[in-house]
Amino acid sequence: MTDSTTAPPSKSSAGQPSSGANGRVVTGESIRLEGVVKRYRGQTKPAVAQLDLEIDAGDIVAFVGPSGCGKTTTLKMINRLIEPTEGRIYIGGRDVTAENPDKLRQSIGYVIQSGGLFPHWSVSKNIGTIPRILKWDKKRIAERTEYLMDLVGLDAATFADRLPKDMSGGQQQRVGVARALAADPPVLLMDEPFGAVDPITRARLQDKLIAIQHELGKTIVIVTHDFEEATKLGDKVLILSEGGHIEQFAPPEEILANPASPFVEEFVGSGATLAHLTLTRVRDVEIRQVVTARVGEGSGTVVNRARAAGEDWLVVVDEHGRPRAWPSIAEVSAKPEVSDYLDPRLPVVAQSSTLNDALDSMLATSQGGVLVTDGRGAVIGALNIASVMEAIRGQLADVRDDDHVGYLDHTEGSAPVDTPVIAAEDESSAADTADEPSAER
Ligand SMILES: Nc1ncnc2c1ncn2[C@@H]1O[C@H](COP(=O)(O)OP(=O)(O)OP(=O)(O)O)[C@@H](O)[C@H]1O
Repeated sequence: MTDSTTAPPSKSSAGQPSSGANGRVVTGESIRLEGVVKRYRGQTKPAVAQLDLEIDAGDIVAFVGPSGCGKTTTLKMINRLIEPTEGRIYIGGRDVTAENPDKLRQSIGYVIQSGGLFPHWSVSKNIGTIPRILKWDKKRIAERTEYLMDLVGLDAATFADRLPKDMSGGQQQRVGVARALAADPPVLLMDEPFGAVDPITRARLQDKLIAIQHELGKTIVIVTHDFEEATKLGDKVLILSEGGHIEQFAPPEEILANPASPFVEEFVGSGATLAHLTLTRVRDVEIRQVVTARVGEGSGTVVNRARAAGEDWLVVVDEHGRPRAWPSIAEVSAKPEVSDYLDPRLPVVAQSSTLNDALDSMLATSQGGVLVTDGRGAVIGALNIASVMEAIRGQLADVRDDDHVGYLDHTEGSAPVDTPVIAAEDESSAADTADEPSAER
C-alpha cells in the first residue's frame, strides 16, 4: 500500500487532525441534531417525531431499529437528501440546515448498498466524481484516486480502468467507499452499505472500514439491520423505535449489559449471546507466531527455517507481507523455490475481526486455522480453532445465567421429573418415515 507520505494532506474543514479521547486521530466533525422532526406529506404520524442527538467527532455510530422506525430518514436529513420539517442540524458546530444543500452534499461522503456506482464510468472516473465537480486539477485527482484505491485495498493498475459490472459486489462496495472519501469529507454517511454481500466479504469490508477509520478518524454514521454488525462497528449504537424515538444511545457493551428499556431488551433479544461474541476481537486473543517465506526464496532455506521453529506449515507472503498461501513444508519441498501460487480460499481475518468472523472464515474454507493480518493486510500470526473455541467458551460462560445448575452441581434425586421432549420430528414427517428402513450407523 502507499505510505502516508504520498497521500495528499488531510484538509478536512475540521482543520488539523486532532487526537480523540481514546488517542485516535480525528479528522471528522461532530454532528448535532436539535429538535429534528420529519413529517412526510400525506402521513398522519411523523416519521421522526422529535429527535435530539449528539455524535462525537471521530466516532462510528450505528443506527438500528425495526423496519420503518426512521433510520434512513434520520440519516438522509444529515446531508439533506431529505429536508427536516422542523429542527436544526449542526456539523462541527455549523448550522447546515441554512446551507446550500448541493454544496453540503459535496462535503459529506455518502455510501449506499451495492456502492451506487455510475455503471458506464470506470472505477477511477467514479472515484473522481466530486473532485471534478470541485474543479481539482487532473494531477491532484489522479494522486487522490490512487491513494484511495490503495486505502480500500484495490490495486490501481488492475482496477482503475474497469467498469463496475466487471467487479465483484465487495469490490464495487470498496469503490463506493473510496468515492465517498474522495474530497476528504469530515463525515461519512452509510446506508446499509454491506447489505448485499456474502457474510465473509461483509466481515472483510467491515474490517476494512474499521482500519480506514483508525487511519483517517472520520465521523461515520451507518444504518444497518444487523445488530451484530452494529456492535462490531459502532463506538456507539443508536436504537430507535417507531417515530425515530431514541430507546438507547450507548456503547454496545453498555447496551448488552444494561438495556435501557424492555424494548431494547426484546430488540437485542436472542441476538445478545451472538453479540457478546462479537465484542471479543481477534486482537483480544493470543495469536500464534507463523513462519513466513517470500515468493522466489529457495525452498531448502525456508523449510529449514520452519523446522528450526518447530512449524510444519509456513505462510507465503508478497513484498508487502500480505499472505498468498499457507502450504505445508512437504508441499514447499516439492518445488525448488517458493511458488507465487495465490490461494483463493485462504482463511484470513483482521485483528479487528470478531471471534465469530474468525470461526466463519474457518468454516467457510474448511480449515482448522485462520491467518491474522494488520490494518494494511500484512500477516502477523495465526489463530487455530481450539483457541477460538476456548475464548468463545469463556465468553459464553460469562453471559450464562448465574442460577444455572450444571451437571456437576446437581444433587442426585433432586429432579424427579419426566424428560421433556425438546426437539422431535413433527408427526406427519415421523409418519412419512415410519415404514422406511432405519439408516445404517
Ligand atoms: N417518501 C416518503 N413518503 C411518505 N412516507 C415515507 C417516505 N419515506 C419513508 N416514509 C415512512 O417514514 C417512516 C420511516 O421510514 P424510514 O425509511 O426512515 O425507516 P427505516 O427505519 O429506515 O426503515 P427500513 O429499516 O425498513 O429501511 C416509515 O413509516 C415510512 O413508511
